Amino acid sequence: MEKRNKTRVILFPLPLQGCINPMLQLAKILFSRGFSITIIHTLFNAPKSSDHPLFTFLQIPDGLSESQTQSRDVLLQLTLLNNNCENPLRECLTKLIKGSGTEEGGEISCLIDDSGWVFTQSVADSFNLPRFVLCAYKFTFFLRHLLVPQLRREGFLPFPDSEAEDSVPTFQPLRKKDLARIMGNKDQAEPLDDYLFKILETTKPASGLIVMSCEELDRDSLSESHKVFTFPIYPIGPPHIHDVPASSSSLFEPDQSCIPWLNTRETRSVIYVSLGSIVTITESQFLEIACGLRQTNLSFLWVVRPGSVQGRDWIESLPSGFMDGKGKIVKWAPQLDVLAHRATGGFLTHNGWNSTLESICEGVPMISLPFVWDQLLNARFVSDVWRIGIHLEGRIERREIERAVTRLMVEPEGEEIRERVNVLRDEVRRSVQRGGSSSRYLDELVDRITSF
Ligand SMILES: Cc1cn([C@H]2C[C@H](O)[C@@H](COP(=O)(O)OP(=O)(O)O[C@H]3O[C@H](CO)[C@@H](O)[C@H](O)[C@H]3O)O2)c(=O)[nH]c1=O
Ligand SMILES: C[C@@H](CO)CCNc1ncnc2nc[nH]c12
Repeated sequence: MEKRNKTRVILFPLPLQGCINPMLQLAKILFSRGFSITIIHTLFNAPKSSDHPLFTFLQIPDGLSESQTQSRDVLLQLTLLNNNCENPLRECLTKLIKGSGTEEGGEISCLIDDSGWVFTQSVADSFNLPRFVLCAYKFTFFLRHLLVPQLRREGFLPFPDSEAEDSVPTFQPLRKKDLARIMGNKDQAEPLDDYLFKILETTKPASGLIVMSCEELDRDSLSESHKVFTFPIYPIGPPHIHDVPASSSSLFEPDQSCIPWLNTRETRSVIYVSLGSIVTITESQFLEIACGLRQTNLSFLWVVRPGSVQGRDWIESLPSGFMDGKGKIVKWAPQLDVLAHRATGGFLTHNGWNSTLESICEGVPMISLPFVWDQLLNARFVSDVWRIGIHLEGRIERREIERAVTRLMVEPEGEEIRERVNVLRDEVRRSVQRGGSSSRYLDELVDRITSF
């Protein structure tokens, strides 16, 4: 068949920063392989189209009210988005398909969307469009979190306090207290289990799963995937180190003054602190972190998003003169550049999967302060399996923070951790190079998309 136009791929990211970044990175990779790219996105957390002039952006309404966009309840937001976006997506696809094959159009080959969208499989089916699911989690989490409803039915909760530190055989290396946090409180149980059940049922009929992890990091769970899924799985991560031109997908403007500030610091002397794009903390937790950092007497670069300290606008509760030349606080950082900077010696992180991958790829050892969801699993891998970081065990107390930062940045223990993360960095980086596992899976994915 003669193809005058490039094959077009349609991507529909879940509107969370942690899901937009890997999806747009995938778009850049596919574009570099010759595909045309159309991004369908919601008004809520709309990506900046001007950052990606070579892609077509189409916005659909999402029906979220002002207060719903401000909500801290991610599960509620995702539920509303899933309820509201089905018809808008259908209408958008109808128009796109009508225009396909024309001059501007190009044949549409498939839809790639996020595992968190649960209505898209049936929409894609109705257009006879193959659907690929993007998994922005570590694959261990993806596979196991779908078992949460079953674990709940089998009576995992409650358990006696004395068992809190025990490991969970079916969700290794999680501890019982971690899994309890993931399973949520009584009010969250039903909506969460409904949602997870839908994710499982609407992922199974997909044409394949694109995983933002690699064999080096996820070997065990990948080899078990056939027990749950019959379609091919493409672990092509980490997405940001493929050989494509860099451009940001940040929803906020990164504060570029971080880099000249880092330039003035000694090599590996700065602890970078960020809890990602969703986590919020109480004012007293904020002050404990602040005092802990300050007491180390080391330099720190800290991302505090406006609104992320509950009940406050920003950092007005810090005592005046607090930084004393040692610290810098920004609203949003150019994180990849910060982690790659020679002055950055450690990362106090919530262990979102993107941040965890980015830290590994730059050989930056971590201090783990997970709050919710997959962060709890990523943190266990960091501290217990790969041993490339120190786990705070949720203790947001100044002395604990001071102690952990000092262990990582100053003591010999930190040196050993750094050596291990550098070994892992090299292995992971090899996976995207020619002949590496992620590179081969990507070739397979490209062939598959081309074949439709
Ligand atoms: C705060 C901040 C973040 N970033 C970038 C770094 C990462 O690529 C991205 C944040 O992604 P993550 O580190 O995965 O964290 P987060 O936004 O919380 O992501 C959500 O989605 C992730 C992927 O599903 C999950 O693993 C997390 O648990 C979930 O909370 O934003 C910046 O570039 N600058 C910043 O200042
Ligand atoms: C019960 C909630 C936990 O906050 C699950 C909803 N799902 C999610 N929660 C948090 N970050 C996410 N990134 C992608 N999906 C996410």
